[in-house]
Amino acid sequence: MKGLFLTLEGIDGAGKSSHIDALEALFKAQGRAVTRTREPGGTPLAESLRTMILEQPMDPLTESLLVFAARRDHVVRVIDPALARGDVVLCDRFTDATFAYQGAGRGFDPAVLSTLEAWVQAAPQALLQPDITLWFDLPPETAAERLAGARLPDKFESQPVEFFRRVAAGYAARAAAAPRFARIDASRSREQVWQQVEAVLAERGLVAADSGARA
Ligand SMILES: Nc1ncnc2c1ncn2[C@@H]1O[C@H](COP(=O)(O)OP(=O)(O)O)[C@@H](O)[C@H]1O
Ligand SMILES: Cc1cn([C@H]2C[C@H](O)[C@@H](COP(=O)(O)OP(=O)(O)O)O2)c(=O)[nH]c1=O
Repeated sequence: MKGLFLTLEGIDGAGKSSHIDALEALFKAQGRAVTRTREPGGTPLAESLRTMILEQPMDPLTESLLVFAARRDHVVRVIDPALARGDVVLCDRFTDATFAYQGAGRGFDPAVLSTLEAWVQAAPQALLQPDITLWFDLPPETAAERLAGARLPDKFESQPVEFFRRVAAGYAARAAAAPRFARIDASRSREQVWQQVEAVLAERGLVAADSGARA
């Protein structure tokens, strides 16, 4: 069976992580093997880099290089082998986050990011890209309200709302350019958000329409 590469994207607090368990259950109920992972991270080396990226201040080029170094290790050791086995790879963030956070958020040159993307995601036929990207779209003010008190903010989560406006605009621009993006209105209730996720997967023929899993 052909592997399926699914990524979840959105600003911090958009509600991505709240639906990963249900996504895993949904695909498993269809008889699929699931590899669940995240970025930055997903391998011991990449998780070490994640700690540095999320805890230490650094200039945007350093940050971009570390994010892509982590991604390279992750692609080679986890994502490529899982897709070759035919797994569904559920990945909490991937390169769209780099264009949104380092590019749009921090103002780093997207042309350099595209070059790094080409090196890191080089594949025999074409660039490795997600088959579908669930984009949890939520106004930054609402995300900030949801996050207030929910968890200790990391380096990015403690950025002002203007930063997340730029990140959100970065995601919107990426989504407009790539049909693999499926926009989810993340301002709705958890149940309504999950219904949109299920509907989009069914519309794209990635799960049976009557799969029945619930968040
Ligand atoms: N649809 C929703 N409505 C209200 N609150 C939500 C909703 N989805 C998630 N939350 C809450 O918002 C916060 C951020 O959700 P989370 O899934 O951790 O976001 P992300 O992984 O995108 O950063 C959590 O406290 C979570 O319980
Ligand atoms: C993948 C990636 C994440 N990030 C940022 C976005 C998030 O603020 C942070 C970690 O993402 P995330 O795992 O969503 O955080 P949490 O576990 O706290 O929900 O890393 C980048 O800046 N660039 C990237 O390429």
